[in-house]
Amino acid sequence: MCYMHQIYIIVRYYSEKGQALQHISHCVFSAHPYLPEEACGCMCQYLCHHSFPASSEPYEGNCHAEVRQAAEMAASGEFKNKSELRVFESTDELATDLAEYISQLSENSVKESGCFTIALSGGSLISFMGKLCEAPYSKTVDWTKWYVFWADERAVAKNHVDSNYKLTKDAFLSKVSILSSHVFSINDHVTVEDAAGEYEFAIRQLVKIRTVGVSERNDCPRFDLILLGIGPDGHVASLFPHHPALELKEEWVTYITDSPKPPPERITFTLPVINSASNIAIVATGEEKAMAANLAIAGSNENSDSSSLPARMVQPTDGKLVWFLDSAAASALEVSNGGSKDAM
Ligand SMILES: O=C1O[C@H](COP(=O)(O)O)[C@@H](O)[C@H](O)[C@H]1O
Repeated sequence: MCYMHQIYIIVRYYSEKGQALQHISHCVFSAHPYLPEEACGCMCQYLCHHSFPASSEPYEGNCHAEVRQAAEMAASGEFKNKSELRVFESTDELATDLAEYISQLSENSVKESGCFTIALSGGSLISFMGKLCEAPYSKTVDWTKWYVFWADERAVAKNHVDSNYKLTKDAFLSKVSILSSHVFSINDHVTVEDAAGEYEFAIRQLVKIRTVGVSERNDCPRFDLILLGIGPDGHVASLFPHHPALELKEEWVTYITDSPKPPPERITFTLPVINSASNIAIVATGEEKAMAANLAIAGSNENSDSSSLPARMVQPTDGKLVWFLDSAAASALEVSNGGSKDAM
């Protein structure tokens, strides 16, 4: 059976949340040409019987052994973290699903709290947000309720080609009607240290007045969504392998002056802030991200040194993590028993 590791993760998520099982087949199996149709059907039936016995027909089919095992692992709570993996044949399909995912979260947050707080990263991820600027989202999303932040920024002028703000403005912000007073970019006129301090102060004010929610577990801001990319070295935001910034517990926003990827000076959310978000999405495309994505996803339960791969340290305390991969970035995924997908 191919892609069992992915199935495990997705089954866990949906069975924990008790969401509609046909959604599994829609979201997951349609994106997995490798998985036989019958397996999808039998897994759904099996889960219906075991996870929702009161509301479903008894299971009667010939459940595929691996599918049954996956469902049992999910039902037994063997997987503790709430995460989901979505794999797409093309970046276009990924972008379509990402737009739908973001618009749904926006709608839910606006209903619940009257606003939607989103922290963006830079890099290739931004190009996949383009579908949000098109119909139907351009009209259906309540842009006036959006509050936009950056999970990381490079310490360069806002009109510099390396600026995450510029990237986002050109590709996204200039095409939708988000209020400029709701866009919290990082000060590019002060030192990187001061800019990080100012940014944390601004977020603290917004938490005080509850524009940004607060985590019930710690006093960290609870963004509705933090969107992250991942580097081939496994970095997320501007948190790089083995960097002391990975250890910070009290700070919300910090700065670095020695980024291995240029430019060297950067500002970044710390892990406590990232992990306190209600929703985190990590988007990875292209073969150069495949090893890092595999180590972060398949190795999330291993005891190896996590600081060697910051993406593995993204573990929401109370929220949900969704990985969006294209097939190239998913090409190195291993099954949970240690074999490769091709060997199954
Ligand atoms: O430097 C950065 O890199 C990562 C990954 O970028 P990508 O172009 O390889 O997708 C990005 O997520 C981060 O925000 C950015 O500052």
